[in-house]
Amino acid sequence: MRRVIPSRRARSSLLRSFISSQLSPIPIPCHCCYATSTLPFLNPRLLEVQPPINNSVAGPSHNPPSLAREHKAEHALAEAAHRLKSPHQLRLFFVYLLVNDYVKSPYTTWQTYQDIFSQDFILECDNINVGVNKALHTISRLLEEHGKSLGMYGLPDPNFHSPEVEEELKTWSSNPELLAARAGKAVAKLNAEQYKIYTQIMDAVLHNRPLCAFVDGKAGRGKTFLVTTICNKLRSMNRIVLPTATSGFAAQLYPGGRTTHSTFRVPITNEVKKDKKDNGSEGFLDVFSEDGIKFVEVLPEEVVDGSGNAEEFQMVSEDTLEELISPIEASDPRGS
Ligand SMILES: Nc1ncnc2c1ncn2[C@@H]1O[C@H](COP(=O)(O)OP(=O)(O)OP(=O)(O)O)[C@@H](O)[C@H]1O
Repeated sequence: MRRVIPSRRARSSLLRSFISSQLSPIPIPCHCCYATSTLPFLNPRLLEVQPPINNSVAGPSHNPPSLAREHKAEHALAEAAHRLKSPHQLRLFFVYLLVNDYVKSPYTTWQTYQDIFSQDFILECDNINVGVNKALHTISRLLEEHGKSLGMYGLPDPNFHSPEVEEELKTWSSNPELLAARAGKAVAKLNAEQYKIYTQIMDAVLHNRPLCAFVDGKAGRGKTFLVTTICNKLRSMNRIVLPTATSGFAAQLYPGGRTTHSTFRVPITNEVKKDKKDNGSEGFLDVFSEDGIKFVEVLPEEVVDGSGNAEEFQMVSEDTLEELISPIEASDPRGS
């Protein structure tokens, strides 16, 4: 018999429908009924001891479960992991066991089953840490319906990071020792001027003090060296640094550097103006603006003429800079 091999698109849609059929939760009328709706899936002997829910009890420690009941909870969860159709159902079941004081060591049980409880979120976000934290958040909301909290069961609070933040942390977390060693070596080489700037910036970061610093210097004075040292040091401490530049070429000078507009998703409205430079020759001023933020680049004539993608910067005449910066200063809430 000829076997029909589905097209790539058909295969991925098969996979999608398979995953959604595995994950689709069964309808549950209300939170009071959810526990009983899961029971027919399970071996009834595992859950035959069911004390009434006592919402006035402030946690499991007031009503220590018997050894038999501890084992029942463990066995029931193990069986539920096999039989229940979705992580959503498993989370509901876990909450049911918690509020009925079946689980002797909620934290250990959470650690054992956290990947299974979080599978739908992990698939959705493509990130284990975000997925696990979303599952914890959901469990916390379910516990709240019973007047309980994660803390009452010694469970950790969700530590939410956006997928972008997680991605950034993951990029640099593999070898903090190497980053710290690089930063340490570079710090030992900093000259007095560089070291002063380094300590000011590090001090502000470590004390959570906002700082807007403008580091200037002639070509080759060590600005890139200094910024790279700061990036390495902060990343070795699991801090996030987003080095950006208005051109891709300049962004490449920094580890993990990206363009400003792509990093901050700045919609670009381009107005190209003619500008007289100090030396009297004409350049073209490229202004990207959004919400009072202006990114300024002076492009050489051939770029504007469409003859190339040269990433050259040229000096903006002082008059032009003044004209661009003054509206920004006026709208700066810090008044600086
Ligand atoms: N404190 C330092 N110790 C040793 N080498 C240094 C130090 N500071 C800078 N350098 C080296 O000097 C050279 C120029 O430094 P860097 O590229 O950081 O200057 P820059 O100010 O960023 O230059 P440009 O403005 O042209 O981009 C690089 O090779 C850098 O490694």
